[in-house]
Amino acid sequence: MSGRMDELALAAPRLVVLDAGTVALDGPAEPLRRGASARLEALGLLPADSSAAAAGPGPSGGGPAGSAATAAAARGLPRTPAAPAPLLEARGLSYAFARGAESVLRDVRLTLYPGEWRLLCGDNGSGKTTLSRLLMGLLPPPKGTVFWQGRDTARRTLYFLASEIGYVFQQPEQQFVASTVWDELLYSPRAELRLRPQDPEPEELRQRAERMLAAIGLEGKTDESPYWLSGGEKRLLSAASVMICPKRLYILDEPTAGIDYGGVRLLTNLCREAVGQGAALIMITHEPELFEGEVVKRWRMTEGQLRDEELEEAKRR
Ligand SMILES: Nc1ncnc2c1ncn2[C@@H]1O[C@H](COP(=O)(O)OP(=O)(O)OP(=O)(O)O)[C@@H](O)[C@H]1O
Repeated sequence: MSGRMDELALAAPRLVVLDAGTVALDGPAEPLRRGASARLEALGLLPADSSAAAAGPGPSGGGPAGSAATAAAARGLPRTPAAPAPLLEARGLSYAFARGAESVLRDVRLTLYPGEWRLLCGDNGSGKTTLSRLLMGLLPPPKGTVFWQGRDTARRTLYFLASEIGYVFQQPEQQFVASTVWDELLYSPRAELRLRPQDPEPEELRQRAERMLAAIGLEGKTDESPYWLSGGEKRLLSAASVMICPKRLYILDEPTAGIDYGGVRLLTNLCREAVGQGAALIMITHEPELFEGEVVKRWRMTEGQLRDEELEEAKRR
């Protein structure tokens, strides 16, 4: 937040957020703040506490590296830069859709760190979407193969993983739930804030939504049905509707399919901003050349096996 005072009109009573990280309460708002601050913080509408800030923008507070650094600072010890802990790992992940069926994925190993942007490339049918769904928990990975912040995701609920990971589907229509562009964009943050239909959204959220609509060039179409949009506009809206909620990881399944060059630039801006704020990003694409100017690394999927192209290149040198 910049040097100004922002008011969060969460119906009544009101929260007044001062920029230097102070929260002032106007009237009998303590119960509201106690009840809603975690959700407001997760949406980036309140300054995060120090441990959460050290770990990046995601919703679940400080990771091991962040809390260790905070603890060291609290004890007056010099800060030593901690090695970043992986956000996501796959260790020997194989997968078949049915018992006895041929494996779609074979011994996939990967590591993803906070703030890392990966392109996942490969031929049609090579297993990219299947892998991304296993990573998100939309398909159940075998025990001991996928780890989120060091913990086996087989022990995590989809509800928890969805609070940490935003997934943009290959077909935008699979994702749309609202009857206008504006409501679509605000659907997830309103749900996370548990706002009732009659509750106005907080001013910060409204402003963020307006900024995102402008960023994807849809500011003039707030009242249109998402289904009336062009194919490229639908993709941009589905990406923005997920990326409006701060997450630790975003997975985008072929978001560039059918988008023109201008649309790709708008999408790239959204992704760059998310990564700049510390989120990791996995983008499935058949057009890696569109991201040549960005700080991205590539994984390549071939018949269910994953290769890290940068790692292989580094070994060759
Ligand atoms: N629900 C399913 N049941 C059985 N097989 C499936 C299912 N979903 C996908 N497959 C098969 O798994 C393989 C990998 O599919 P997947 O969709 O992961 O590939 P992809 O690399 O994402 O392809 P594309 O680039 O065409 O989107 C394909 O052979 C596909 O037919």
